[in-house]
Amino acid sequence: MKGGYGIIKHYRKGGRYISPAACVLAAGGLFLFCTIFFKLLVYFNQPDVFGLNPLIGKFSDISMVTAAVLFVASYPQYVTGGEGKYIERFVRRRLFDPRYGNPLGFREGELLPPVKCRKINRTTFELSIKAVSCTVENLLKIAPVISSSISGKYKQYAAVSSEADEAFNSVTYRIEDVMIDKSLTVDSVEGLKSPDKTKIPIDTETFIDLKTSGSILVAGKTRSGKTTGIIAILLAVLQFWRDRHGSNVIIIDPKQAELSRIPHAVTVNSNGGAEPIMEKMKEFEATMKTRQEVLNRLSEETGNAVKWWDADMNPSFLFIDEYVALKSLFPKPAKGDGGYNLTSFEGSLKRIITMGASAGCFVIISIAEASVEEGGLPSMLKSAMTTKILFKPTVEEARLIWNSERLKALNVGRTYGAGDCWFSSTDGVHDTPGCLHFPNMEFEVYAELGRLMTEYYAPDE
Ligand SMILES: Nc1ncnc2c1ncn2[C@@H]1O[C@H](COP(=O)(O)OP(=O)(O)OP(=O)(O)O)[C@@H](O)[C@H]1O
Repeated sequence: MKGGYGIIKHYRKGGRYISPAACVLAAGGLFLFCTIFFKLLVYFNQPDVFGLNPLIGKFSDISMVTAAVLFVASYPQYVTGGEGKYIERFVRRRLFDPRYGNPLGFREGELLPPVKCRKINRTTFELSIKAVSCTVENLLKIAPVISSSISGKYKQYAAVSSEADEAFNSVTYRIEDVMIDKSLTVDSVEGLKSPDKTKIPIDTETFIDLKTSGSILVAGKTRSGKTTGIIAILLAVLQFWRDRHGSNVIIIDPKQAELSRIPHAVTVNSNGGAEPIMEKMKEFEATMKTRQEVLNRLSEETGNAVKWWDADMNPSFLFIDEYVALKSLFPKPAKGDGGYNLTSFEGSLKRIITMGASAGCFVIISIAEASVEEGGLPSMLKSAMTTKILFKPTVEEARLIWNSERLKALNVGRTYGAGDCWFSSTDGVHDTPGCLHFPNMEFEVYAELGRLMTEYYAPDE
């Protein structure tokens, strides 16, 4: 309807956007009104002076049935369509109704893009908009507009990330309750225990999914909460206990700091050389190969690809603290060095990171500076690490870790405390970075880590 109220699929400058559901509901109301009108006519024309009562009676019945059909049709949109539909309506009105400024710059008569919103969990929705009559670039820019469009009972929700699909056909926004405190506070190590050995809890809504992700890169300035955050991960992993296939939890602390005092932690030798570390990495790699062989054999026997979590295996972790400092300890390759050199170290690490996840073997690398260039993390390793965490983030550091397109929706103005981070993982839910807080652990963290490490490696009785 040009210039009127009925714009549904096409943009009209002089019109107003009314959702299809509202149109159906309004039509239902109109038919209901007609039904009442016809019924009253019959009522007041009891003697049927004009002989029209049977005809009006028919109209009244048809109108009543139509009203009922329209009400039923609008019901799923308003009621069963649920919260996703509620958010869709706000977003459509903001983007499609000319009175709200036309942020996507539609021209007269242009087809309006489909908008779909689905609930992911208690505090998160995923909203996607097709790049119809607008570009992906423009859609990526309007995350703040989408945040401001959501009001009513979801006014505390905002678009925290936006990402274009591979084919550049649509943009998906992650809509989250940004006011709710999702952080996990635990007063004992058992609070970090996960019922599923493939899921490591981070907050009340988020976990690292080891089925879909691989090794973990942790970056952040000093005192940002890196070590505490990684310990929270290790405390969860240690409580899955050691499997019969040589799973490990190896802590490498090249700086001989607090972590090196944890039982079974590995550090440099008395000459400051990293030989013990190299040895431990080789051991970890050998176990990884043996585990993969077991899985291959099981797969051949069953005729199906057997995954580590189905093969009685628990996750195995190698944690390298202060990666850049460790790298600097290795000498360049030289004749007769027996493989103790930077090239072998990097080669071994690369193999574990790229091939380990399928055997349930994961690496956590911690770096104090996000630099991935000279002296930092080789970019190949950076792209192979599928879970990325930046504590107390700044945009400058984040750009070294993520594609800057992925950072557009993040609230860069916020101040972050220790334990706050930007987090991404290839789990289909956190593919674009979002903000979260690592567990608040109200117990002696290092003491508990030491106790669990001792128990983990205690010989079976
Ligand atoms: N998840 C958290 N919640 C609340 N406070 C935290 C959290 N993580 C760390 N902190 C606080 O921040 C301090 C620094 O944490 P942590 O030692 O883990 O940082 P770091 O980045 O590893 O620093 P460094 O590089 O100096 O070792 C801790 O002593 C603790 O008080």
